[in-house]
This record gives sequence, structure tokens and C-alpha cells, in this order.
Amino acid sequence: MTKNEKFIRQTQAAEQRHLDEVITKIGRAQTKARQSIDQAKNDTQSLNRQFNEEVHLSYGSDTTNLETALSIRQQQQMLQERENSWQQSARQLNTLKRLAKTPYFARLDFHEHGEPRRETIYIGLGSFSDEHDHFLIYDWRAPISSIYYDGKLGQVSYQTPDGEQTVNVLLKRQFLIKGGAIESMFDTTETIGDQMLLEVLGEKSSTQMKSIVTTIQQEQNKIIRNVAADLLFVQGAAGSGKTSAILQRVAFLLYRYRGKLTASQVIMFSPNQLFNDYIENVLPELGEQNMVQMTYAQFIGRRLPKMTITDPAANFEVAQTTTAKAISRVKTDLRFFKAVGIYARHLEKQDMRFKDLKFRGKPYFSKEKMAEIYYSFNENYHLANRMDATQERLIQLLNNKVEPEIRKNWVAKAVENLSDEQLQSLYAKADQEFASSDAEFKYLARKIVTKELQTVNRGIRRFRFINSRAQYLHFLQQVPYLIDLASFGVTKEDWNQEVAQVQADFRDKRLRLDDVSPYLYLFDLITGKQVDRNIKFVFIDEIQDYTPFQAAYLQASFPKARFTMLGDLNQAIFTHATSSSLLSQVQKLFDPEKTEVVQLTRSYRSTKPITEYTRALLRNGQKIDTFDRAGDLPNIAIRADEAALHELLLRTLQENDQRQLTTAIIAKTKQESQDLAQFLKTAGYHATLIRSENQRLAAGTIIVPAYLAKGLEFDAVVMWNASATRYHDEDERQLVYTIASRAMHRLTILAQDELSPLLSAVPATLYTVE
Ligand SMILES: Nc1ncnc2c1ncn2[C@@H]1O[C@H](COP(=O)(O)OP(=O)(O)OP(=O)(O)O)[C@@H](O)[C@H]1O
Repeated sequence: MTKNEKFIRQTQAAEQRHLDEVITKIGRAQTKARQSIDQAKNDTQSLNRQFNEEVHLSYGSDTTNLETALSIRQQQQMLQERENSWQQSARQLNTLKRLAKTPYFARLDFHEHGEPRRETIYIGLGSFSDEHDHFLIYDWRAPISSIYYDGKLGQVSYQTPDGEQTVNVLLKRQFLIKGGAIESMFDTTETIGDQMLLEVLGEKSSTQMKSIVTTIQQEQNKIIRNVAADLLFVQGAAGSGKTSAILQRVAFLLYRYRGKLTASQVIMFSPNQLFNDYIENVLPELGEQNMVQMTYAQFIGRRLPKMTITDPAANFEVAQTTTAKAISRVKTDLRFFKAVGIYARHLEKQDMRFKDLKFRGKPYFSKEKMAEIYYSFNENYHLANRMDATQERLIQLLNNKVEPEIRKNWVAKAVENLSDEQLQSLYAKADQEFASSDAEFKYLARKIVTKELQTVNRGIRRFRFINSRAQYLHFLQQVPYLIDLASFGVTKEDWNQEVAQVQADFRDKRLRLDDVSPYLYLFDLITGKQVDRNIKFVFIDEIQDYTPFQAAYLQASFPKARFTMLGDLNQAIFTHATSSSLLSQVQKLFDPEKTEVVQLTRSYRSTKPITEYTRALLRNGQKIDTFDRAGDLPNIAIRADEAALHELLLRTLQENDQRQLTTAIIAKTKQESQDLAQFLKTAGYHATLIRSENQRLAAGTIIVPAYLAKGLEFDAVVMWNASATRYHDEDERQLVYTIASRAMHRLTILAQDELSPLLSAVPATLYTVE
């Protein structure tokens, strides 16, 4: 044994002793936490008992009532405190349980300026201190832990809530600990050693995403710990860890603002439900609750339950015409967003569209009356105030109408026809007594009228008197005066036809996706409702699939929130044309001083050959650096007929299975995926077809249409039928890129007849052909 090896052995043995000690202390703390939970439980029970007895006793006399009330309040407070300490102990126990498995993953030695001694700290998933309040483990999110991710050895600064601090870092050590034993450890002079990263990345994929807390990279750490920006825009290559980084960021924010921020004030917009499933374990693993998760379609769909939202461009089932694409560009542009705002303000003066509020089949408040009220307020009343004032006035008028309504014939008839059962339900108590039958009649009539008028009341409160469809159509008609349509390549005629089409859609209770956000936004501006001031942080993943309009609408909907937007402009598969200008458009919505753009260029997901291949698919793409991990070159096979392709597919799947690689077969459309599933079933090969985003990801081979594969990753990917007939338009390049970049270890591309021109420009050295 060399001297060096001996030294390493001794160091590891010393670290193991330290680890054993910490584990023993964690064990003791667990026992203690369990005891205090039991204690709190017992206390609560006995308090409850005592409290019930006392309250029971005191109910006898009036004089003790106040006392009783006070005592109830006190008791409740005590119960609450017990409950809090119980919850706290339960939370602590949870952390301890997690720490008991892997107490920490890193050690840092540093010297703080002006301090006599060198300090050593250990970093883990949560913090832990012994009875003497001596910190044995620091939470990875604690300010000091930042230097583990951020710097090399020597002078390193980090942010604390009180400002910047600098320390001299002397040692950085990483551990892989399993079952209480140190499996391996490395000292590193770099940020996070590649050796550690290689071990982690070499692992197989699973149906659930994992946390990256032990190997967060420096540039990812910047995203995770940013607290200054109102808009944090992350452009990151496929597999650069954008999604991983934001989940860590949520955990960080919940820690940093503990007590002020709850998981319910953080909302994340993700590409689809499947993806939500995929990431759902990450935060709980880190000991935090999941934030609110939604897709944009859910966000807008819940507001329009009675309408069918259609998206002609979705899922690549139909091709769009050039005019349709141009019109779509108009409706998704920021200029269109501004136009809605300008139009809405114009409504303060004229052109509001109202609907009659009906009662018993007849107009109760006519639309003319409503317009008269709406425009009766002076010019200081802006949209939301004006609407509030109108509502208030309408409610007042409604209340004034109760008395006259009571005298109407229909009421007398209704009272006469009341069944016994109905009568009892209207009385305040069973067999209520009245001074005279006239009094009884008045009582019942008032009840009936108030009840019936409830519908009108509800109509007023829910803005049923606004003719939102007519309003939106009127706005569309005004668009040529608000926007230079020619600059989008749209003629006046095209536009008029478009307006007629929207009108026809409305008749069928349909609305196209491009119209939904402007439609809702206009309504929100008119009513001043719907914005959610409670949400503090909004995350938008895969921002490249949002239109500038949608991004702007989200910003308007969460006015108090700070935004983190992540995306890869190389992967814009739904919005292609606008994505390149997306960043510049979105930036206009935020204060430039408070905007930060971060680029993640290194791709961690795939092996070097796969990253190099996928990178070559792009033209004028964003920068991508590979991570040095070995693997096979992607393999391309072209066959003349489908049967031969099927055969190849089966063989590839069997090979992957043998190598224990989980495969995803990615096809362009749902139809193709279904056909493949049918074929594999007949061939006796088991695979799960992912038909919709509401399904769960299954273990084993899956077949998935491209648009559902967003954000996911698999050991092996088979790109099905990458032929010239299937992928030809230049704007499908990003789609092809997205498909190929889902592969971690192996990529196989199968094509019939002729390979898609989008793939054929890749240098031949980057793949093999068979
Ligand atoms: N610092 C890291 N340490 C370990 N693994 C990492 C790190 N960063 C990223 N990874 C891994 O790289 C893979 C890709 O990460 P992620 O899905 O977050 O990337 P992404 O940028 O969102 O990709 P895409 O845009 O293609 O969906 C994941 O398996 C993730 O665990």
C-alpha cells in the first residue's frame, strides 16, 4: 500500500466514525421526537376531555357565560399550541427519518475572516443539531451551503440575508453514503466534481424524476437561489437541468421564506399532466409539499366550462394554411395584447355590449337600461370601478323591486299552490304562527319573491348581463384600426373572414385556442375580477410553447408574483414561428432592471454522441455543450417497406431489454402510435401506449406521440418513421430535435423509403447506418 492510499484509508475511516456518531445522534433525536409527539397527543386528548367537562358544567347560569366563552377561547388556544408543537415534532421526525438514511453528502472546511479556527460543516437534505444546539448537519439551502455549489477552493463569497460574506474555503469533500456506510468519497478542488456527476448520470431512467441536490451545478445554483429578479428567464438546452433546477428552486424558496410563503402560493405551469406525474415526487423527497401544478389549458378551460376549446394546430393532425398561420401570429402577438387593453379603456366611453337580465322569461333589466347605468358615472370611474358601481346600482334596483313584485298576480297564485311540504320549508320554524292571514300571505309572498329573484341577483353578481361574445366580436372588428395587419401579412378581407368564423364558432359554442386568452383577458379587464394577488411565485416550464400573448396574460393574472420562465427555444414545437422573438417580447413586460436571463448550455441528459447528434439537427440553434459521457453513436436504419421496419423495431426493443434500457418509441401522431401498439400486441411484445396526458407513465417500454413526450426522458428512444413523408417542413425541425433529445443512453432512428431532409444534413461521422 502506498503512503497516499494509506492516508486515504485513514481519512475514510475517520469520516466513517464521524458518520456513525451522527447517525447515533439522529437515532436518539428520533426517539425524542416520537416521545414528544405522543406527549402532545396525550395532552391534547386530556385537554379536550377537561374542556368538555368544564364547558358542560358552566352552561347552567347566565353569569358564567362570558367566563365560558373566555375559557373556550383559552382552551382553544392551548389546543392549537399543542397541535403546533405536535406538528412541529412530526415535521422534525420526518426530516430525521430522511436524514437517518443519508445524513449528508458533502463536507466543507473553511476559514472565516477574523475567526481563530478553521470550521468544518456537513451538508445534507435538512438541518440537524444536537442537544447543545451544535449544528451537525446544515440544510443544503442554508446560505453557507451555497459555497459548496458555487465556488472552488480559496476565497468564495456567498449571499446571506444580511449581505455578502467571504470565506476562505480549504476543503470540499463529497460522499456517496448508502445504508449508513460511506461507499465512496472524493475531495475536489472544482465546483462539483465531474466524477460524482458521472456516477449519478450513469444511472438508469425511471418513471419519476429525481432530485439533483447533491450535484447541483454552479450555473443551476444561480437559478435556484435567485431572489432578486421579477423575471428570471432561463434558456437551456435540452437536458440541461431546467426542470430539475426549478424544482430545487421551489424547495429553496419555501425554505428561504419559511413562515411567509406556503406551497399553495407557488404555481407551476407545466406542459401536460403526464409531466406533472413525472415530477411529483421530487419536492416530497426534499421534505417539501408540492406547489400548485396546472397546464395552461386547465387554467383557461376552468373558466369556460360550457365551451369547447379547439386547437387546429395541435397534435399535428392537420396542416394549417399560410393565412391561418399569419392570423394566428396576429392573435398571439404582444401588440394584440396591448390592443385589447386600449379597446377596453375605450369602453369607458362607449360601445359596451350588454344582455337583458331576464326574470320569468321576460327582460327584467333591459340592456338599454344597463348601458344607461354604466355610462351614468363620471369619467373618474375606470373599468373595474365602473362595473362595481353598475353592479351595486343594479342590486339596489333589484331590492327596490321586491315590494312591487309581491303584489303581482303570479305571486298570489304561487302562494295558493304551495304544498304542505313547501310551506313548511318556507316557515322559519315548524307550524309558524301569524297575527293574521294577511300577515302570513305577505310573509310567504316575500319569501317566494326573494327566492325567485335570487337568479337575477346571481346574474348580476356573476356578470351575466355582459354580452362577452358580442363584445369580443366587436373588438375583433376594431382590430384593423388598432393594429397594422399588413405587417403580419394579413389583408382586411382575410381578417373579416376570420371574424365571421369566430362568430360561427360562438354559435356552436366553440372557441379556438388563439382566441381564448384574449377573450378572457378582455372580460377580466371589464370586470376587474379574476386576478389572483395571493400567488407569490409563478413558474412556467417549456415557455417556448407559450405565445407572447399567453405569457402576458399570465403576468396580468398574477400581478403580485415573481416569474421564473424556463424553456428551450430550440424545442418550440407548438408555436414555432414566434418563439425566436418570444424572449424579447416577454422581456418587454417586466422592468429591465429586475430581469435576469440565464443560459444553461451544458446538456446532462444524454451521452456525448447523442448530444452531438441532436445538436447537429439544429440550424442557428442556441448553444449546446456536451457532457463527457461515453455511449454508442445513434443508429439510423432505412427500409423500403413497413414490415422490414417492424422487424427492426422488434429487434431493437429486444436488444434494449437485454441491456436493461427502458425504451420509448416516439411517433409523430396519436394515430401512428396506436398502429404501432396494435402491431406490437400482435407480435406478442408488451408495451404501454400513452394515449392521453391523463394517463400514468408505466414502467417498461412505452409508445408515445411526440407532443406528449415533452420534458420526459428515457434510457433509449426509438424515433419511429423519421421519413421524408412524415417530417418535411422546416418548422418541424424543433419537433425532430425534441424527440431525439429525449434519449439518455441510446437513440435509434427508423425511416421508411427515404430519411427526412431535416435529418439528412447531419455529418455522417455522428451516426451509424444499418
Ligand atoms: N446537476 C445535475 N446533477 C445530476 N443530474 C442532473 C443535473 N442537472 C440535470 N441533471 C439530469 O439531467 C437530466 C435532464 O434534466 P431536466 O429534465 O431537468 O432538463 P431540462 O432542461 O428540463 O430538459 P428538456 O428541456 O429537454 O425537457 C435529468 O435526468 C436530470 O436528473
